[in-house]
Amino acid sequence: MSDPVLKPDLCVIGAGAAGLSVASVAAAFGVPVVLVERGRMGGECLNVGCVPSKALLAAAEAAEAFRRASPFGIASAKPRVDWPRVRAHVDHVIAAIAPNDSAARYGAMGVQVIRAEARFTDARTLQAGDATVRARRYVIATGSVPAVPPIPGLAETPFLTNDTLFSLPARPDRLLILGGGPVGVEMAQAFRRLGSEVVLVEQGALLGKVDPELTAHLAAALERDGVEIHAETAVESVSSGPQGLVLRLANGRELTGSHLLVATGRRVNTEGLGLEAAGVDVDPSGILVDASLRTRNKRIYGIGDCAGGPHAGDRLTHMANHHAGLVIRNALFRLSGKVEQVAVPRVIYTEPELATVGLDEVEARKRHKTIRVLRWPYAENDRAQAERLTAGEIKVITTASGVILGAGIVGARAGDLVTTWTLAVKKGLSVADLRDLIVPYPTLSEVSKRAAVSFYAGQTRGPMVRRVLSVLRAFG
Ligand SMILES: Cc1cc2nc3c(=O)[nH]c(=O)nc-3n(C[C@H](O)[C@H](O)[C@H](O)COP(=O)(O)OP(=O)(O)OC[C@H]3O[C@@H](n4cnc5c(N)ncnc54)[C@H](O)[C@@H]3O)c2cc1C
Ligand SMILES: NC(=O)c1ccc[n+]([C@@H]2O[C@H](COP(=O)([O-])OP(=O)(O)OC[C@H]3O[C@@H](n4cnc5c(N)ncnc54)[C@H](O)[C@@H]3O)[C@@H](O)[C@H]2O)c1
Repeated sequence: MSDPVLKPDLCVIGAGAAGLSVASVAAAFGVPVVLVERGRMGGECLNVGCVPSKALLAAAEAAEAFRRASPFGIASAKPRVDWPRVRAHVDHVIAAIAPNDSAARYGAMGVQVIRAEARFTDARTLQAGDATVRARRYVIATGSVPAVPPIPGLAETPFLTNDTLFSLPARPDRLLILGGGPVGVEMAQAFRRLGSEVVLVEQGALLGKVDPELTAHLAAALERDGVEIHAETAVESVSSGPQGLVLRLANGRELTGSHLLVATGRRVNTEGLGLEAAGVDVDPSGILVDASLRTRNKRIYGIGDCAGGPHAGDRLTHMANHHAGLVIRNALFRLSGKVEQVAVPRVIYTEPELATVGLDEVEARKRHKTIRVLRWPYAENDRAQAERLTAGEIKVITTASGVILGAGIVGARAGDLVTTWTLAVKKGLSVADLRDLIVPYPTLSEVSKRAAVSFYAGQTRGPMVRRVLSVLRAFG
């Protein structure tokens, strides 16, 4: 007897950050949900993305602490890196988090989890292994895969991507990295600090989407670590020979290495999904969605990394979660909502961290006639001095009247500090709101407050203020 057709309210395809968030919230509201996953539960972030990369960076920071101990009065030492144990640490962190994303946990929540490849057969029907699903609404959350550039010789050369990097049996002696985006930059620092030689090649500017004033701090830190950076450099061909892997650059130089990591961006993961049968449009940017994440087929949403077009926003785990929240509002409660475009924090988890939110200086100048740029250096912060974390600065962009438009922070724990500014941008707060905030001493958060207060610099000497003070003084 063939299996009956499943008729849930919601069918979610993909159990990564995006799909899991939708499924868990829908199940919490008692909505019947089917979740289809063909690979590992947890998707990219848990298995080959955020979690292993941050665990590796943490190991790298631990190694670096040995080298940086001497200013604290503790003898510095060359750390002995035991690669199998570093790998075990990364695997341990993944294993510690994995139960949260497991099929067993989702089953217990009431989600019907199907471990199979999903494919639409028409606009209302999906096949997943033996199961046929006719759901009221579908959510496609199939993520992305590494995009490999068409460089001559690359396809014939063994190379790594984030899918294979975290299971390397041995530490690379000399790692060539193609791509200076978040993956390339974070992994350059991690592997360098863990003892590999690292050479990074980027065709444009390092972290090209970020304010170059801020990335300059990070580039300098990477170079201090010993990462060899070739920005604005095109690679003409790749080959492997007796001396290892060779990148031939357009400027005539050759770079050699033992391993090559390709970190040149992502390609949407929609092959074999039957999108044409489903009436869903896709282009190279991803599944085309409107501002509420609906596809051309109004019963089907596209969320997370697989969503494309002008409305989807960045490929980040917190954006995947944000998308999931919008779909819940829209599909379950019939409430409208749009993808957030401005109050979106972005963080590079290197040392120093680099975090941005809202408009940068260039974008703000395009949209506003007059802006103010406020800055505060980490070196002027007592906690930063105590911890010897004095490298970095905060740069805040406001309107002429002090409304906060955006902020960029390069320095220790920037990824945590940026939340205050995200709230400010989201709620349209002004520097006066931060000026009046009590911030604990001594914390790095004071960097944020000092930047906000610097808006008023000069006013203490203003003739108007002085006049008001002298009038008030007359009253005793
Ligand atoms: C090295 C690295 C580090 C990163 N670090 C960060 C970070 O620090 N912070 C951050 O915010 N973001 C980070 N990201 C980005 C983040 O990992 C992604 O934005 C996020 O994981 C996307 O989640 P998703 O659910 O959209 O997709 P995915 O996690 O890719 O999930 C998609 C799932 O769909 C499944 N699937 C695909 N097709 C089918 C099908 N036909 N049938 C059934 N199942 C299917 C896949 O197997 C997969 O499990 C990083 C990315 C990388 C590569
Ligand atoms: N901390 C974080 O939030 C974090 C960390 C890692 C990854 N991610 C996300 O994962 C996704 C993938 O990151 P990514 O760094 O691979 O992609 P990306 O698209 O952000 O950056 C890729 C970089 O590779 C360069 N490039 C492309 N082709 C090249 C070539 N032929 N030669 C040299 N350089 C080339 C591009 O100019 C670009 O700078 C992104 O969406 C990113 O936001 C986020």
